Amino acid sequence: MDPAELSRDDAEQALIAQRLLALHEASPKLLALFDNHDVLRFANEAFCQSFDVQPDGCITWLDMMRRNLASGRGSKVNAPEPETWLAGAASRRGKQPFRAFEADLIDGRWIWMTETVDEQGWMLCSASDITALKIEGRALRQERDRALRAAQTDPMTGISNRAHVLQQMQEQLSRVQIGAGQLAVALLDLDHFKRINDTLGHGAGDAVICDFARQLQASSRRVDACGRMGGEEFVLLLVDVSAEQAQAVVERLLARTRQASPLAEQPSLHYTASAGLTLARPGDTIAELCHRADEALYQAKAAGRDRWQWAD
Ligand SMILES: Nc1nc2c(ncn2[C@@H]2O[C@H](COP(=O)(O)OP(=O)(O)OP(=O)(O)O)[C@@H](O)[C@H]2O)c(=O)[nH]1
Repeated sequence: MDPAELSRDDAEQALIAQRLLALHEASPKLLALFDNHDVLRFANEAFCQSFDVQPDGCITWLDMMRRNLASGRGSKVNAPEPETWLAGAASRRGKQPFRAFEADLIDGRWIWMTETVDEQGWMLCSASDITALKIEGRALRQERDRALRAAQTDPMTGISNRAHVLQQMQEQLSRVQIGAGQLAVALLDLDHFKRINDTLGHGAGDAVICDFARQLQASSRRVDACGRMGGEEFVLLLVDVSAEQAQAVVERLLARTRQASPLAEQPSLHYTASAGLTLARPGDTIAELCHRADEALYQAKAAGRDRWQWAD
């Protein structure tokens, strides 16, 4: 291609980008772009107004939602426990290339939100005001969305349940099979948890489980996934990481857990967790992957707990 043509092409691209940006900025639609770390990188005026936010290059979606909760702006949270609601919303967010749903805002508006995620994990959010559109059927649609969410969510902690996290494991495993990605799996189990139940009661045990779910959620990026497998066993899926990176994430998680003080009325109570780690191999099934992680977890427990262990 001759250089003159190339620069014409570049100028055309720049013009389109500029126009697109200006039109997005002026649009009454709520438009926002989040990067692969879920940091808000662009938001138009309509989005900034609705969610009381500015893309300052460091605010994440979770920060934005927490700020909204505190100031009574943004999305309506129809749950008694906002942190559990947030954990649930975070565990469903950005897990598919595209999704769309109806949502209500605190100011009374209804929006139709679409989320489009690219291969690198960047997400375009685009929402239209549908307050004036057909109201009939809205309750039914909400009911259907609630049922869908409930089918994917662990009710106590708000994070993904076993079925949802296994579904995500299968999706990531399919990427590994075709050489399109890497996957590290950490199976985690709270240590001597029975003692907490036995000495402080089931309610305290539940609070510890919820605390660990928060620590786990805080350790996973939007492209990752985490969930409660059952009881006091959890799983963390780390996408496109090296063994060293996966190990570092789990190490930090175990360190944070060690320092946590989950019971306000019992600040001296601390707890620990153990982890079994493995990397997915092409040809792995979910059962094989979980079995390896489980064996490694068993070794971590046998070696004294409060530690991680790689599968052989
Ligand atoms: N409070 C509470 N306890 C639970 C829940 N699910 C399972 N448990 C309890 O978790 C305990 C798990 O005990 P064990 O499997 O013996 O394990 P552990 O005491 O953590 O010991 P190690 O795993 O060997 O470190 C059992 O007493 C279960 O009843 C729950 O949702 N809430």
